[in-house]
Amino acid sequence: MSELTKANSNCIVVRKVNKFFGKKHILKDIDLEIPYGQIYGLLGPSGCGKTTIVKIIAGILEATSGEAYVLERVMPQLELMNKVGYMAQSDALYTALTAAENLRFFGTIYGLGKAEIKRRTEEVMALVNLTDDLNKPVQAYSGGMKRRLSLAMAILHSPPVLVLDEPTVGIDPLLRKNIWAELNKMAENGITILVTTHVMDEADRCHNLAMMRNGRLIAKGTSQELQAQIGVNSIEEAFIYYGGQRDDEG
Ligand SMILES: Nc1ncnc2c1ncn2[C@@H]1O[C@H](COP(=O)(O)OP(=O)(O)OP(=O)(O)O)[C@@H](O)[C@H]1O
Repeated sequence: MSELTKANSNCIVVRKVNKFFGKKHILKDIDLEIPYGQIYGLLGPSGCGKTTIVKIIAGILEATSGEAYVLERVMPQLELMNKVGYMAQSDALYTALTAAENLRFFGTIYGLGKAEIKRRTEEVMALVNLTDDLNKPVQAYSGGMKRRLSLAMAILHSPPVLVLDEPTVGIDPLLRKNIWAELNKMAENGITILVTTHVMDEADRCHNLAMMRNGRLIAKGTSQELQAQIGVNSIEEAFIYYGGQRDDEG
């Protein structure tokens, strides 16, 4: 069985992860299990630690204690860098280069051949609706266009795992819909997708969600389950409830 279709196992596992920045305790005993082929959403108020945990999962940051496993290997793992497509919250692009040059550069780093880079460049730029801007320098892109190019770069090498930190900020609703249709297609093909979002209709599109607050995971389940647990009728109300002021933690 391929690593993309392993039954009854998890693609991403986080065990008792804690993270300190100096004396600040940012992540507190995070446990997470994400099965293969799921779109898993991470929600929570600004500053609760979403970016920090996804960076640890993507192998960009190290946990202070605890472990993160991706594809059954402990992170960070140099060999897995090719297998995890990571889209950061701030765009990591060479602005003096064109989009095509950025994609060629990253494609080469990912080990793709010339023909493959060309084929995938056409596919991913069509997906994010940037085909006509392929040869424009990135410094002439708008914020939303840069976001879309960042997403194109994260999926260029068809990684089995995608970690997307607020991927659709600054992207208009129609394109957002197309991107989500593509993420769904990827998940159906066994790709595992972890996404942070503040957009409630996106949260509703995830197979499973985890709610974070103050560095802790305080609730997990489907959108319906999270709503039912507290007797509300929308994920927005659940977000406000779980992200709210209940002072029951340290
Ligand atoms: N390198 C760092 N050094 C010190 N503190 C940091 C560092 N990175 C993040 N933090 C702090 O950790 C906390 C969590 O930040 P993080 O970016 O993970 O939150 P977030 O939930 O992703 O927020 P947002 O939704 O606004 O992106 C914040 O208080 C932030 O200031």
